[in-house]
Amino acid sequence: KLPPGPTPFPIVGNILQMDMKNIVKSLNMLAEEYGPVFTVYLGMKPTVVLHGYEVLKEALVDRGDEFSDKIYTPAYFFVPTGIVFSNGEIWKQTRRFSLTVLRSMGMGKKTIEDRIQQEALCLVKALRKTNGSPCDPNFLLACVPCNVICAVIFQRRFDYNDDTFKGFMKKFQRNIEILTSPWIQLCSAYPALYYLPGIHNEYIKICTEIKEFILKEIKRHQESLNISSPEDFIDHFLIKMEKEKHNKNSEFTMENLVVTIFDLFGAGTETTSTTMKYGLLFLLKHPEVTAKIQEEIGQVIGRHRSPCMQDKNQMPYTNAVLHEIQRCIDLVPIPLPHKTAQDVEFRGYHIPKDTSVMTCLTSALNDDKEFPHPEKFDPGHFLDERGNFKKSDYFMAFSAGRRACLGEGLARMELFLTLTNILQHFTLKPLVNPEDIDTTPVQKGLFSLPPSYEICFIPV
Ligand code: HEM
Repeated sequence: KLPPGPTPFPIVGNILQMDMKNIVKSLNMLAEEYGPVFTVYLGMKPTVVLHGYEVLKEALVDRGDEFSDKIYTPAYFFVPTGIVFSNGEIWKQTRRFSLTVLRSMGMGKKTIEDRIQQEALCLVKALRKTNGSPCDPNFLLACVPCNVICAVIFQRRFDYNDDTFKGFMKKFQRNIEILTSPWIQLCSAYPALYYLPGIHNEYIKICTEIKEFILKEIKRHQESLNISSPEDFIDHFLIKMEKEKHNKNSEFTMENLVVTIFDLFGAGTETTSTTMKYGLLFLLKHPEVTAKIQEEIGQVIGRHRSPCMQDKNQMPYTNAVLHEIQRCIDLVPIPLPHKTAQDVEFRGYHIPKDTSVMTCLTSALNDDKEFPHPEKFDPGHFLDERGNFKKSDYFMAFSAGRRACLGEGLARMELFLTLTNILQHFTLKPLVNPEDIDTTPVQKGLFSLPPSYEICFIPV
């Protein structure tokens, strides 16, 4: 009674019928044939695919209890603690705790805003040093979200030339590349692939080094912990551990702390920096859009003070562009798979407990009922006829429901403040004609990656 889908072949299932470099395209085609709920076999295991805003909302929001568990594959280096891959009580408590700490530290509020402001100004300073000559913005843009998470977790920022910082960032970038590669997906279908010598050894080495770095920071915090005035995420967690030290079943363990930190870096750095990097590429291609943002910056902020979050309410066009960038780049077309927490009856089908579920967020972001001409970059998708910002429930770039992005508030602040700071200080100059810029992603699987490009930041 599983939902319908293409007939699987023995052992490989439907893998040969799918383009593993562009799973999204394959799933869109299957949705046309089988409707919004269908089954594909990755290897011998069935995966139920949810395609389209209505089914996504029904499953993730209205029936969140049934669809919000996450698949954990033994291919992951860490045991299923932390936030991203955990389920049940440990997920609930760690997620709630992390959100409370982030909010208490100012996610969506002034304190973190100051941190991001400071970081955006460091970026502007670093961009000035390029003297308007062509540069690949990848590294500098990645520094901002990485330092913001460092501030939240360690209460420190690193200089962009610091070798430890550069090494740490490189490791995380590679770790995300591996975690979103077809290899790790295939490991869940064929566990033996986990031991493919080259990639397996590299993955274990990277994770071990990141873990050592995190453990060193935790030790530093333990030595100087002041219980009455926690300064950062680690302090808050260590205090919680101390309070619960007599509780044998406490979820607040050293292991959980390491994995939670790993998760916050993993989920909170590449996502935001790739959005910025991809966003700038769209702005290079659409200079008329960039000019309108700069006009709005001129009217609302001017040149003599830094942008702040309060400005956003008076900048509907900039807000709409940020949403349109996120909609078009479709950064996480399909999040790491969910699974059913119990046997589920859904739209006339029976989906057994623990069945893998793919949530195609891309299908909501590209719905042509909500966004006419979804393939076009058009900030008008988020503006009403009077030029006011228009919210859309179809905007699922951060997913929806219980498992929705924990860092949405932080990411929105980073995107707004970084973009407005850049455009307040620089004109963006492409190296080729704007109409020749190709914005097609070089990878579109669990993560969409932009093509690499060079840009000139010309001081205004
Ligand atoms: C533009 C930036 C970002 C985008 C597009 C994004 C998107 C997402 C998406 C699509 C999910 C998966 C939801 C699901 O499985 O249904 C997610 C989960 C998550 N995100 Fe983000 N994210 C961004 C930035 C951040 C930041 C800055 C943080 C750090 C604080 C963060 C922390 C997390 C965590 C911890 C989860 C797992 C939540 C859970 O499983 O309960 N994200 N994000």
